[in-house]
Amino acid sequence: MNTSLDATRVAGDALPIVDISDLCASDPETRRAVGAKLRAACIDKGFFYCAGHGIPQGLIDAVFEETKRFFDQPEEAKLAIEKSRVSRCNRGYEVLGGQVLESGAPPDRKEGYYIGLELPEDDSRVVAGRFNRGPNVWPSDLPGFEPVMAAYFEAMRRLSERLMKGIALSLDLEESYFDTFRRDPVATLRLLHYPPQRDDAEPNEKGAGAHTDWGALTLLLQDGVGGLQVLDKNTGGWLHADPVPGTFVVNLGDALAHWTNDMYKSTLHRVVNASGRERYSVPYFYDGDADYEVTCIPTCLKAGEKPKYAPITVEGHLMNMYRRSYG
Ligand SMILES: O=C(O)CCC(=O)C(=O)O
Ligand SMILES: [Fe+2]
Repeated sequence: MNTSLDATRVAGDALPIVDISDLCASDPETRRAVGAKLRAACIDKGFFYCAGHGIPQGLIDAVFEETKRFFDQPEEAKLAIEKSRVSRCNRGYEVLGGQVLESGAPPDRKEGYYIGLELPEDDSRVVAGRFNRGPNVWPSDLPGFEPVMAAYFEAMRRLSERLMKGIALSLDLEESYFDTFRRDPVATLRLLHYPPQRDDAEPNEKGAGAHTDWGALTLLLQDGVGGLQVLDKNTGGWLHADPVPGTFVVNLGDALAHWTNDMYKSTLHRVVNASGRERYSVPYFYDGDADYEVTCIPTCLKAGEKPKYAPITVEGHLMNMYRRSYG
């Protein structure tokens, strides 16, 4: 892997655009045709631009407005809801440099805010101390924030479910194949703010260090600034995933690589904000039912191949990866 922070700017076809609107078609063959396009994208890099997603532009604009409003607050207002102090389930504000996504690299030059499924303290999953289960923490002075984020969180769950049906079709499985995975999904919405890269930064400092995502799918909204880079396994270089208006960047996480024995890729990516401007992005991580055990799908094993990954529950993998990046 090339560790320089430069990336190759490639023609727009490096990451395909997949229009998923036909996943809602009544004709099964029309839905399968989308599956075939998803398959090609998932085998290649596991990264694609998703068009035809049906999320209203008004909601997307509101998410960015509230995100900027949140990070623009004075430091004290953000620190008042700093996640390690106010939450036992990883909700609230994360300070600049609070995470190390690439082990051995300097802390990520980003600040964040975490939102998950809203569960009261007396919910049995919360009482049992399950990972990432509990109440959200909301900023007190931003009245529009909670309703916008709650609506967006729900819209992302529905879009993820539609995509998981498409992924099932792409693997020649029944559309219902991942229904048990979708039963009680763990999911996280992250608001991210990347200040510009510094000239005097420690070597190898980045907005987000190179990492793979841990769950099944990530649905990423990015603003127009750019900075997301995706590893090109053929050259070892990095490709720019430039913003494409009206689309999400969708990428596969580790669960899909484990299910498919690496036929579908969970590809390393990172963020370098060399623009000189503030960058905002909003990834939604769809991780699936905590108790679901991810094992190799038998039809994904080629002749003579053995499963590369030991079976692990969604919660087990998330906890391992969380410990790795937060110590
Ligand atoms: O901000 C981005 O563009 C990507 C963020 C990311 O990869 C992550 O949070 O896992
Ligand atoms: Fe990521």
